[in-house]
Amino acid sequence: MSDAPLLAFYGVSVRYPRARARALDGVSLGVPRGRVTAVVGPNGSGKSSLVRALLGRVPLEAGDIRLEGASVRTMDPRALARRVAVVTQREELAFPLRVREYVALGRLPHGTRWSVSGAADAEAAARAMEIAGVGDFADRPTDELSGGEWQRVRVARALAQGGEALVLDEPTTFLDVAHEMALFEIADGLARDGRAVLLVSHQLNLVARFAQHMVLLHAGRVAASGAPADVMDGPTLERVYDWPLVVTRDPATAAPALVPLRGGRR
Ligand SMILES: Nc1ncnc2c1ncn2[C@@H]1O[C@H](COP(=O)(O)OP(=O)(O)OP(=O)(O)O)[C@@H](O)[C@H]1O
Repeated sequence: MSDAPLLAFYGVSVRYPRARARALDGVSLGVPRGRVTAVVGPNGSGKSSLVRALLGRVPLEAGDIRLEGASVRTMDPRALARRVAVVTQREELAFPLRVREYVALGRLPHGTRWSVSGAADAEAAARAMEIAGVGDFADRPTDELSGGEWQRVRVARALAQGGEALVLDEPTTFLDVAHEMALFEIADGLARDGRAVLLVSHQLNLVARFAQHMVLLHAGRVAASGAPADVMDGPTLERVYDWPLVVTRDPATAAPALVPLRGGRR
């Protein structure tokens, strides 16, 4: 498996209109095939801004984002969507769809027109619903789903979209422990199949178990980057999160595990 990043952020800086500080300040990270790359960090550290920058929803002040060497800024959005599927942190539909209709939207970038009618598209959508475990409510309207069900349906849409890279921005928000584990296992399975997975998450302990590479953001900059064993460093995490904590070993898996202590600020 090649280590050359499929998707790469090079010195990316982002400043929102009217914001005093940059949301991202010279962030570089690679997302190679065959591994889960996780971005972690406190609220407001810039994680979602990386995803917004990838999607072109916020302009880059400096730097570039490249897919196999080609700047995504000059790519046709449909061509990008055929290769990179993204689940953003939030999404509201203007009007409800049936779950199976919404998941089928993931196939739109692959069609020649704004239609998804091919047997291969239907098969990809059905398979994605099965993997994401949303088949039981395939005929329900999206506006009647619980928060966790909607989250899983959005993951199913991204799986239906396929492509070489999957970007998930806090995909386990709203998920119970079983569905959270299932989601991490889906990410792990995709990476084992050779896909490039970029996962934004607050679940440091699960990230430490499932990701091969972690990037810790702090105030728009990379505070630490490397294997989970290196990034899960107590003093570094305590400084970045500004909360007393210890890093121990998970007794079941021996992965590094963060235990927050009582008595922090507030
Ligand atoms: N549209 C915007 N206009 C101005 N500032 C913004 C905007 N969106 C985000 N920011 C600011 O940019 C910084 C980074 O935000 P971002 O959403 O990338 O953080 P995050 O790490 O994803 O946070 P969280 O963990 O809370 O989701 C924050 O200070 C945030 O307040």
